[in-house]
Amino acid sequence: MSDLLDVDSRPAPESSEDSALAEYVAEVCRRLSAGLLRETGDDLRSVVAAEVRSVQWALEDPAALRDRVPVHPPRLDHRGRVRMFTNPVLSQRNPLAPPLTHVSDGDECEFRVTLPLQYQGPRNMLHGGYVGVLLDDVLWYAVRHASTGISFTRELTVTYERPVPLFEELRIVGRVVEAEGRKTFAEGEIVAGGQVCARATGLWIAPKPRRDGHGSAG
Ligand SMILES: CCCCCCCCCCCCCC(=O)SCCNC(=O)CCNC(=O)[C@H](O)C(C)(C)COP(=O)(O)OP(=O)(O)OC[C@H]1O[C@@H](n2cnc3c(N)ncnc32)[C@H](O)[C@@H]1OP(=O)(O)O
Repeated sequence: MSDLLDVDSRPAPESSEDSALAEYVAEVCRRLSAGLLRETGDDLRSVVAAEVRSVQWALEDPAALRDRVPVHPPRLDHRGRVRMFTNPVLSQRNPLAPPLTHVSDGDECEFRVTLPLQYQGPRNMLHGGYVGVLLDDVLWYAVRHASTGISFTRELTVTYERPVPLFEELRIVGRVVEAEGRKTFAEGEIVAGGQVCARATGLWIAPKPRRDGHGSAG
C-alpha cells in the first residue's frame, strides 16, 4: 500500500549528492519560472543567464553543493530501487511544488508557504484551482496521519470566502472530523494574516482490500 505514496521507483542508484543536486536544480527552476513572468528585455536575459550559470557551476564543481543536506534523501523500496517522492505540492525536487513547509502533525496537520507569481490567478491572488490543490493535500495528510493505510479523495468541497493572497505567508491546516470503516471525513482552511480565506470539507476512502491483502484504487 505504501507504494501508492510514491508514483514511481527508479532502478539506478542515487547518492545523497545526487539528491542535493536535484533539489538545487529544482530551486533554480522555480527562480527561473518566477523570472520569466517578472522580467522583460535585458533584465529577462540577465536572469536566464544567471540561473543557467548557477546550474553549470553546480554540475562542474563537485564541491559546490557539499554543504547541502537533501530534504528528501534517497530511500529504497523492498526491491532496492530508489523511491521517488514526486508530490507536486511537497516534493523538494519537483519544480511545480512551491514546496510547503511541514509545521505540525497531531490533532491538526499544518503546512506553511509563501507563494510566488507562478501561482497567480487574478492579480496578486492565488489561482482558485491551486487553492483546491493545497487543501486536498493538507486534508489528505491529516487523514493519512490519523489512519494506518492510504485513502483516496472521493469528495472535496471548497468554499472561497476571500482571495488567498500571494507573497505573504499562508497557514494551511487540516484535521480529521470523523472516521467510519473505510471512510474518513476531514476539514480544513487556508489562513492569511489571521483571516480564513478558504475552507474545505471532504471524504477520503481507503480502497477495498484485494484478495492478496493489498488495496486497489477502484
Ligand atoms: C510519508 C508521507 C509522505 C507524504 C506524501 C504526500 C503525498 C500527498 C498525496 C496527496 C494526495 C491527495 C489525494 C489525492 O489526490 S487522491 C487522487 C484523487 N482521487 C482519486 O483519484 C480517487 C478516485 N476514486 C476512486 O478511486 C474510488 O472512488 C475510491 C477508491 C475513492 C472509492 O471507491 P470504492 O469503490 O471503494 O467506494 P464505494 O463506492 O464502495 O464507497 C465506499 C463507501 O463510501 C460511501 N460513500 C461514497 N461516497 C460518499 C459520500 N459522498 N458521502 C458519504 N458516503 C459516501 C459509500 O456509500 C460506501 O459506503 P459503505 O457502503 O461502505 O457503507
